[in-house]
Amino acid sequence: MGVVESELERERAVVSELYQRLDRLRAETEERLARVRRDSVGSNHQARSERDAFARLYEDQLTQLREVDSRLVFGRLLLEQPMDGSDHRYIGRVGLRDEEERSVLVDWRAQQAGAFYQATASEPMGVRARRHLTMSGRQVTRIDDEVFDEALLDGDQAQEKVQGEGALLAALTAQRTGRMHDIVATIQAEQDRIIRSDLRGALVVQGGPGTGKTAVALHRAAYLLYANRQRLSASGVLVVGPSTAFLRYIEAVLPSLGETGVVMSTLGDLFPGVEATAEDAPEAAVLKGSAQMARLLSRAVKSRQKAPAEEQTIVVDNERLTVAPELVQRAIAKAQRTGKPHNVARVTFVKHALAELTDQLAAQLRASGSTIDDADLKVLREDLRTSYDVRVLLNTAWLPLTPQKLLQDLYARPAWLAELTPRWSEAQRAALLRDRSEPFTVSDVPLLDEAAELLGDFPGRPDPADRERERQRKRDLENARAAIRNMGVQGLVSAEQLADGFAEQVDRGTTAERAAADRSWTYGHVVVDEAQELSPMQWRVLLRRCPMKSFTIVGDIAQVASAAGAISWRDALQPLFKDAWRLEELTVNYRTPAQITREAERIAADAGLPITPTRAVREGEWPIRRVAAASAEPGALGDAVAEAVAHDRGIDDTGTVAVIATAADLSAVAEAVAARFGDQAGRGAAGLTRPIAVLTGYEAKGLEFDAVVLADPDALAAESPRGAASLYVAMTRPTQRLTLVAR
Ligand SMILES: Nc1ncnc2c1ncn2[C@@H]1O[C@H](COP(=O)(O)OP(=O)(O)OP(=O)(O)O)[C@@H](O)[C@H]1O
Repeated sequence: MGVVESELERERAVVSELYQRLDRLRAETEERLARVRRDSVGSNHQARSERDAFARLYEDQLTQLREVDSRLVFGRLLLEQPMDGSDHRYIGRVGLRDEEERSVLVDWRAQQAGAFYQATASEPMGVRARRHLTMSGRQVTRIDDEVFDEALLDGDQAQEKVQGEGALLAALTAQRTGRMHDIVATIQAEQDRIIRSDLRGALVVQGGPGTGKTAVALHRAAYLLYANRQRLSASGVLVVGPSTAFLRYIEAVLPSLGETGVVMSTLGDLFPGVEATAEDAPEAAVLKGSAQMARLLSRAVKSRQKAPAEEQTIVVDNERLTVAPELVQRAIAKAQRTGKPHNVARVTFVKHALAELTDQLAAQLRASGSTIDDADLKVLREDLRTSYDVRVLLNTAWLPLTPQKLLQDLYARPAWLAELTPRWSEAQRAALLRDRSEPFTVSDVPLLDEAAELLGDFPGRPDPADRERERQRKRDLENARAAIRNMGVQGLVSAEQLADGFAEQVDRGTTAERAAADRSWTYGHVVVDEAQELSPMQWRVLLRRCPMKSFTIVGDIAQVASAAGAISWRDALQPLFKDAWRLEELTVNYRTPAQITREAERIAADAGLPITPTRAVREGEWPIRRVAAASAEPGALGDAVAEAVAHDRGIDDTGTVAVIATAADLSAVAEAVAARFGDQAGRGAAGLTRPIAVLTGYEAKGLEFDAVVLADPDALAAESPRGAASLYVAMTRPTQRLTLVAR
């Protein structure tokens, strides 16, 4: 048996023991769960909720143990100094201990695993050699060694062991499945530094296409959840991506790392109750995304707090009352001075107006000879409160509003909009005009959220639970102050803002479920992918979701496709984070072969895009293929595209292909592809579970495929003001082959 064979045997034995340990742990946890469920705890509330908490804990542990089953272990360090009696340290998806509580497998996120990603020949970090284990199911199929200690290289046989970067290249050339996989086994040093970077503040990861930004961001989320378990398991982590297709592409990564408590959302879903997918025309999207919308909404709300222009006559208890506009104005001013949101401050307004109306009515009755004592005053006030006329008067001056109603009114009432926007151009106003029945767009979501903030909740009736809530609030505030001190973020966030995030966390449901349904939920950390696309208004929503301002922001300025997106990180982030943000760059392209990358970068640079050139890790086997349609007709383009896909399937019919076309050509292209490939092909997000996906440039953002066929690249570049960026994105999606179909 050669060295490799005997080493493989050795590793198989170790790995098999680790799996035995995993199976035993799983059986024990199942047993505990069954016991907890069996336990009868009577009707004592405390005991019941404790039992439920344990049951949930065991369920979570079981889910985690199941998820990590494939590739439980993927690495081994050979140490200079033995620790715990062993000079080996195995690295895996979770940490495991044996029955004597000795560590047998180190979680990849633990500090002791750092060297697995960081050690180099010049800085070996106490490591003599690093070994990658490639698994198939529970079997070790291959080992790759990197040796840092030259003494190990002595002798001919040992040379055989050195295979350098085999594991990475194997991962990179592996066929794509339409789902992103975790990269724990092959995280590179520059990526690892970002993943393990401190939780505090905003970390921006800038990098060209395929440099692993998304992968790094997701692994960072998993790392932060591990390293800050206590803080983040209660508040949760939010991951925001550009589209449902993208979220579907990445959704399996965190669960495969044993992390399930993460909320994933598109920008269109951030406002609970609204699922926006429609996009506005570029001019409307830019306008709606700009910070001036916040000011407009604030003016809009204020303009709905308005005293009548003239005296109003109302009838209460058969008594005619003439109400001066000033009375209503005084009540409005009092309420506005509270600084509270519209619906909450309305309580003050109503209270004040009713008090003055009561005085006025009493004075009028007294003048006509009645005697009015305190008890009568109470009755009068109640009569006023329930009177139809008074309700109309008060509602006209200060109507309770929902965010949806406010926004619909704003879009559907041109005269009101014009009144609120004296300095806007006609064209700007026209861009907002819309019928009430039209669905909300993705750009409306931040406006709804902003409006919800300005309007506040409808105050309900006083609730006996309020007092307990108040006590809890006091405790939350104390905790929040302590957390702010610990995190060193004094001045960036107030204890009140932070405590808002603690509120109601005693309710049922997992953190993720509760967080997703609650607009006022504040997360412990937010990951934003494709962040270059975000408008100032979208940033405002995200900052409200995380007042601690702990963010991982990944994107590529050169890939900005939306008209409202950012031009530079500094411009986008400085106003929001002041100096509490830092920039890291990734430069190695792990996805796209060099020959394709070079061409994509050349075209992008010619179009004036501020690209970050990347260094592709491999050259690739296939040159870019160029074909032309028989004519400019959409049908002819569709046929040529279908032909190009067929040609690519001829090279490899087991991988994934994306067909990317402009919105204008999409249906003709999709039809031609469907006619030829039937169920093999699918449109949009649905296509991602099929071998062939037909997508727009925007839908393809962040995704990758074995092969890409671009329908009419010139049209893609001309499709929108940022078309060159769309083309750049589209050209950098393939891991193997690119075909350009000209018309
Ligand atoms: N260290 C690594 N080991 C293995 N695969 C990696 C590594 N880093 C990145 N990859 C792979 O490279 C591909 C590109 O990564 P990712 O999608 O995160 O890039 P990106 O920078 O977000 O790209 P884009 O800007 O184009 O969306 C993915 O398949 C990812 O799994």
